[in-house]
Amino acid sequence: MTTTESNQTQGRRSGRRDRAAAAPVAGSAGAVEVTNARKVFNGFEAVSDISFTVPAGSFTTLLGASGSGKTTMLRLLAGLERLDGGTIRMDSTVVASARPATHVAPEARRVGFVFQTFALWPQMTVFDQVAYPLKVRRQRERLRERVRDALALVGLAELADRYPSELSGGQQQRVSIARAIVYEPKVLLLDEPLSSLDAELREYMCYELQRLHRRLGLTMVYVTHAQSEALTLSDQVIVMARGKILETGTPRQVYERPKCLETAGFVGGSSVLRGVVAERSGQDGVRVRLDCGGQLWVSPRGVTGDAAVGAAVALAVKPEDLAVAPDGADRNCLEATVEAVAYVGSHCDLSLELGGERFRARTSKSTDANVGDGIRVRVDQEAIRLFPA
Ligand SMILES: Nc1ncnc2c1ncn2[C@@H]1O[C@H](COP(=O)(O)OP(=O)(O)OP(=O)(O)O)[C@@H](O)[C@H]1O
Repeated sequence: MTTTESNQTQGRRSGRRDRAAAAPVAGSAGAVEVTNARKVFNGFEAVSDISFTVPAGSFTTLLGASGSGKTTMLRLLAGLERLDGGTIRMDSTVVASARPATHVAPEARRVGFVFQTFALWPQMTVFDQVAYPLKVRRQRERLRERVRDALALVGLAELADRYPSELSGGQQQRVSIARAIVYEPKVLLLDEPLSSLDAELREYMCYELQRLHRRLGLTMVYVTHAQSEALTLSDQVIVMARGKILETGTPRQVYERPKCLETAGFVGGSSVLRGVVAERSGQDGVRVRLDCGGQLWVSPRGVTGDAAVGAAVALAVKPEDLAVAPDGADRNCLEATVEAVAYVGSHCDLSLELGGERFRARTSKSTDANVGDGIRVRVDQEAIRLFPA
């Protein structure tokens, strides 16, 4: 049974009566397999020999800084760009390949694409926008019903006669999602779909997308540079930089147990403290003498690489893994100077300095630290990640 069928069955079992559950828009979910994909623009490698798989029905996010190649990879999946190397398979069928040259046209790939800018036509009603892909594909039977179902799924059934200028940003984005799912794609591709919405609406739409994914059971590939969206939404996060994949894992893996320093910095917002391994103990882990002064113990499960005594290493420390040290605490404590304090309501963000190194700490909102104060912070030994320098 496919995920969608399973969702339908669950919908019937739970007695859901809404129309969308009775007649889901999406078809079955498709698995995607990318092997050694490469894309070159004027001699510049935007996507550089990358391979990954997206399990059918999963929510996978390509996460990376601007220019890391996320959009190019998504456009390759959609068929909007041609591969210069490698192969893309959807449900085991080759849809793109550099050699032998194969390029299945976008409209023949059963993929839906949601753009960052919504890309709605100002002179068309909501109904006509959503009907358009069906008309292009000459799928005219049950057209009204299918459009209504797609609009119901995104909560816009009542607004079918409106024009884009009569909709809020969030509603416009939902029209573009309805337009992308109406022709029953197997894979839905979303390119930074929330980035032009304000912060509050973005958070709300994040939950809407989660709900939609659960309901449709569709394979979704999502591009963003916002780690919070990637962590909230995904089954699988693919972290990209410079056209390559740094690592792939669940949100918890890439956030709590990153495999490299770059992921730790990008996904976890970690600060980096450099030093030298001073001692190794089977139970206690590794003691690192920091270049900036002080020392920290790292638990064995936080250690990547050999970490032999004398080796130069880099420690990644997430802001929330530092706390103001309780009285009497000694182990894993650092004496630092407060350089900046940002009160953000739920907590305080401190910027700290020690021996020329800067690092960040997220502390309780009741912290009364002031700029220039000396402060003792304790670093959670279990949370520190150690990498070869
Ligand atoms: N059509 C093009 N012609 C030339 N260079 C391009 C083209 N499209 C993308 N690039 C370059 O390829 C690199 C990757 O771009 P891409 O848009 O895939 O990155 P991204 O990670 O999606 O970035 P952003 O988050 O800013 O959208 C960038 O250096 C970009 O300038």
